Amino acid sequence: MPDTIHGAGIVARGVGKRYAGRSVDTLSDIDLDVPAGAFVTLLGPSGCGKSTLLRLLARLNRPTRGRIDYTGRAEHVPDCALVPQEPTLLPWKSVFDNVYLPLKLRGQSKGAARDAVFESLCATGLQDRADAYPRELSGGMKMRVSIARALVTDPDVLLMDEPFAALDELTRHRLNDDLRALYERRRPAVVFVTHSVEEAVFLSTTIVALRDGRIDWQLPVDFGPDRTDLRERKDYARVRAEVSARLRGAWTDRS
Ligand SMILES: Nc1ncnc2c1ncn2[C@@H]1O[C@H](COP(=O)(O)OP(=O)(O)OP(=O)(O)O)[C@@H](O)[C@H]1O
Repeated sequence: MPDTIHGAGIVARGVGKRYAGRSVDTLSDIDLDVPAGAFVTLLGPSGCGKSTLLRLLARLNRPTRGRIDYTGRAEHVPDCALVPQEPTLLPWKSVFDNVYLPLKLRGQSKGAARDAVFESLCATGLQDRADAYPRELSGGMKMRVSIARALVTDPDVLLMDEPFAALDELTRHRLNDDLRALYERRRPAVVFVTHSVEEAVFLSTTIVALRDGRIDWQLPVDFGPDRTDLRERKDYARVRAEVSARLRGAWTDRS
């Protein structure tokens, strides 16, 4: 069981987006539910609008039509954190100081933030690298710092834009395992963008496929919380094959 179950999710209704100067909508008629504690992955071809939707969900950009609401306990303002595709660390600051940054921006002193920063570093396997600088870290380690920085505020909603795209397969598997464990422990609502069917099936509770700016199909992924041996399982291979066929438009219920 997770230590914390966050009470917030996201509901998008009738969301559309047209960028200034463009003659077509990048997103149309998006109705999306991200319930509290869900892990939703957005899949789809390049240019179908995944990052645009993620930025709208992160409230970094406004929809042209429709609305996006954060759901949750009335007394609590839900908090979200975005992990971008590039780790975007400050090169002149140590790992500790990079992870401390969101708390610094909220006015917390370093002393008061110390426990939260160390907890986040431990959760991402960085407890021994607190004093290192970004230039001393591998790509996988830098991404861990970026995730630790997003987790340090213990967000209700974690939004991740292809965070592992630039990593080799072994590192990606390791980070997928760690992300699953972190998710089970903290249970934020997660929206994760990827091009990898394998990653989507391994991580998610729901896969949402976009095509030409619309939701094409959604698929619940019912593997439960313990996915340690999932990669060796036949049902994992079966769901991966189904998702690939659906993306190719080659799936029927009798496939
Ligand atoms: N700031 C912007 N201004 C104008 N057009 C934009 C802007 N951002 C994205 N677009 C356009 O919107 C469309 C969708 O882009 P988006 O990055 O959301 O797709 P994506 O599915 O995330 O693609 P990829 O998988 O390649 O990252 C593209 O045609 C892109 O050129």
